[in-house]
Amino acid sequence: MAAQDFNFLLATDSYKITHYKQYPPNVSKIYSYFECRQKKGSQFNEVVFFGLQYLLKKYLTGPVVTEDKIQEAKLFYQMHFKQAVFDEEGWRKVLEKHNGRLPIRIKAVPEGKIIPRGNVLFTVENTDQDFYWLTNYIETMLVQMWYPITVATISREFKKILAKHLKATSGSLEGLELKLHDFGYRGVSSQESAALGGAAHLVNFCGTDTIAGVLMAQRYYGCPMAGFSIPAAEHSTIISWGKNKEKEAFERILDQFLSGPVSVVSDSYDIFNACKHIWGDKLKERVMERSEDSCLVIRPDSGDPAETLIEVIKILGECFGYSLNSMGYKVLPSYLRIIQGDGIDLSSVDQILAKLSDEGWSAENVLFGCGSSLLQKLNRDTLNCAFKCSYVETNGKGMDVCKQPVTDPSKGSKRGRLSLRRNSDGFLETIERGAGKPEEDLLVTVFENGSLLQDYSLDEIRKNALLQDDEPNPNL
Ligand SMILES: O=C1OCCC/C1=C\Nc1ccccc1
Repeated sequence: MAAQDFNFLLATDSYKITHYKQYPPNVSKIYSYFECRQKKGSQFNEVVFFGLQYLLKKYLTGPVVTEDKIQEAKLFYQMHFKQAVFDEEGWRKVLEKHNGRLPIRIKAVPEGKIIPRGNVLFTVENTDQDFYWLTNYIETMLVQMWYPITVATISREFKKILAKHLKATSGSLEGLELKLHDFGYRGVSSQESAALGGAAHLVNFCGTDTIAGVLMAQRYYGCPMAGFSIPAAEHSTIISWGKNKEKEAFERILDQFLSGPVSVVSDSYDIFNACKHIWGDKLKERVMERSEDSCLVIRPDSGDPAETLIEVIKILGECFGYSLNSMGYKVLPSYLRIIQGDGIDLSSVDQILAKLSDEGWSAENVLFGCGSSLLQKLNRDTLNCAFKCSYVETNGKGMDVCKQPVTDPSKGSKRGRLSLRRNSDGFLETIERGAGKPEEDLLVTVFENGSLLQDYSLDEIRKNALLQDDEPNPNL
């Protein structure tokens, strides 16, 4: 649950404090929804729904309204607006009538589900007519779900590209879950972003250095160990030996990690020299004595990623040889692999793998690390995440509502009560105007009146998010 000093009454946009005064008289229900609006020409046609469960567990369940928080908020807003706009009575009624629990219902897509852009992902409504103003009050924190949804979606787009090349150059998807390692912990804006983004990546993969994401999966998604890593060098552990002792640094690392894979960043001075004369000559025996499950992973970390990788893999092929796999592509000996963690984004990873296969090399030889492009180089507009009111009840009468800006039709919103169903052609579609059949609705009530009604495990979420032709990894 939220930290002691977290005050739910202060966790919204200032203007929302004034909205209870603006709704029509006798309004009794505000019903709103969240979607990733469809955008013509967008690179992303479908999204991974992920992250809401964390937010519900941490910020919305239980008695989130207390007398102390009301007092604190009353004082704050008096100073913030320099007038009395805060609805003290409204909040006290939540306390008295619902013991501080939110009279709200949230219906959502099960986490991990893959949903085409432009479909409803969750709906929010007040369950007690006195609290119509609460629905859009929580928009602010609910829309922050744009982040885990966008990271999970981008991570899955990486997986599609990696699967394509792995299938084409090796005939199998073996090891796909380990092909993209999260290097992004330092590149995000906060510990919470690292946790949410790190966990979002783990929906699709199980290689990560973002420990916060693994902890999030443990604490909020029932997964004891969602991600794995291996011993690895960084530049400091190489250059601390001095410029003329790179071989000694490398040798020390091999000695310290005799069993299990180990990754050694090798571009501190000259990656090509390191591959040819240190790994491929002075330490060649030490490398060759390692087994497949104790492979050496060489990490370039500079230069044009594709050119550097090609040059490195050619040198390693010359020094250590290679075999041809069933698809006729070259594979380095199983004790040797390469990890490219610099300059990786959705387009460069596709180009790199295309260039490798053009030169006859299998995607089995390389794995990738990704930092900011995975966890930070994105925003709410990447998937056009929006939250809009679509239905209201006033004087006991329901009315479908929507916005349709003449200045931008693409910002038009859905109208009426919404449901999500799979149509007779097998495609997901959103039914508007309350025309959906309850038994067909794929939206699930996940939160009601302060209680969490569904608790998805990461295992379940991973299954929902699998690529079309990917099978669940039994030892995941
Ligand atoms: O080389 C590696 O092999 C696989 C294990 C992780 C790893 C490097 N980690 C890393 C993290 C944050 C920034 C840069 C690298």
